[in-house]
Amino acid sequence: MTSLTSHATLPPFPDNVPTAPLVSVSLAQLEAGDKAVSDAFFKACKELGFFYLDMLGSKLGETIVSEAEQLNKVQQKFFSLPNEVKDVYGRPHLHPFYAYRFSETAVKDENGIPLRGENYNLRKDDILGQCERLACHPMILEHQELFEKYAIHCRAAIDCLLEHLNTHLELPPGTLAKLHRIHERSGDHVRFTQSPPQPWDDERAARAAHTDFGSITILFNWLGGLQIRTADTNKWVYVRPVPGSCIVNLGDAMVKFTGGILRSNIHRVVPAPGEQAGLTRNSLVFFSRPEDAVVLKRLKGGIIDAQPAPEVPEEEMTSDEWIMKKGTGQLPGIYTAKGFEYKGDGAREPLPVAIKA
Ligand SMILES: O=C(O)CCC(=O)C(=O)O
Ligand SMILES: [Fe+2]
Repeated sequence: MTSLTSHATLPPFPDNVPTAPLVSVSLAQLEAGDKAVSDAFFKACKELGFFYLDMLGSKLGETIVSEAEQLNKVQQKFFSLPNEVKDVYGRPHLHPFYAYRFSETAVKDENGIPLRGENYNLRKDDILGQCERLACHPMILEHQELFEKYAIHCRAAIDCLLEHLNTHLELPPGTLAKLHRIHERSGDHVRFTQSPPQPWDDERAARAAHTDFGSITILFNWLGGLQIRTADTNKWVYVRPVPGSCIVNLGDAMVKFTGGILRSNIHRVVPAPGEQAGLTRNSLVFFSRPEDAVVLKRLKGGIIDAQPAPEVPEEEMTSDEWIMKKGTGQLPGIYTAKGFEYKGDGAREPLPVAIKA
């Protein structure tokens, strides 16, 4: 079933680099309500905030894997378009956040033009026809059905995870689901990303460190390069791509909702290690966020009530305000288990974060 994926067509991830101890959680077993798997899932959400979601053996999971492979081809085709064509759909003139964006790297093509690190955010409400659609490249419209299915399927997997979290947090049934209704406006989006091969750069690596600011992220990547900083050692370690699994991580909203029970772990993308280093790297991300109107604050009920009160009360914002501020660099800093921190990775100045690598 792993032939569902194209990982084997690429050079292997090396065996001699330190990797993150992510547990693997079976979506099929979560769907079936397996208690031991659900417990392992909750433990991973509290301790690391990152895990592999094994999609194999789940009809929904395998469908998502196959759609992710198809979308990976679409993104490669999109990024191969001339820069001036992509720029039409760019930030900030199209939209401050849901648009194409690039940064120039130090690497140049044969004509001396700097190669771009690029991403393209496509919001769920555009994909599902729930708002006036932002202009997008015709190639995106050609694959409308694929995008629609992908958004609906990722959301179905996320809803399953939210339901398990709701149970473990002992919240009234449907509490988290009601904050994440697919047909309400929210900042959920599909992100295409591409980066050219480039040499290691300490400053770039430090700048890339971030936490995701939404609820739950579903990530597919094909080459290494993603790293997380583990809490016990404070060291950066790679996350090995696993064919047939996606990488799932929790975002800041889940930390806020649970008064710090759940973890939104800091991570970054650096050049792929070993033999993979010479290749262009793509990843495909589905970000889920609370509905736009939801105020990001601690929920009442269940085991959350036993959490200590925060030392410094946090400013309350709606999900939409939080996303737009974080996404456009107006809230520099990272969100950790201790709350919002202005120093990341030893940097003395506030990190000019916010737009993720
Ligand atoms: O490209 C990756 O592997 C991770 C991307 C990521 O962390 C993000 O876009 O927030
Ligand atoms: Fe991220």
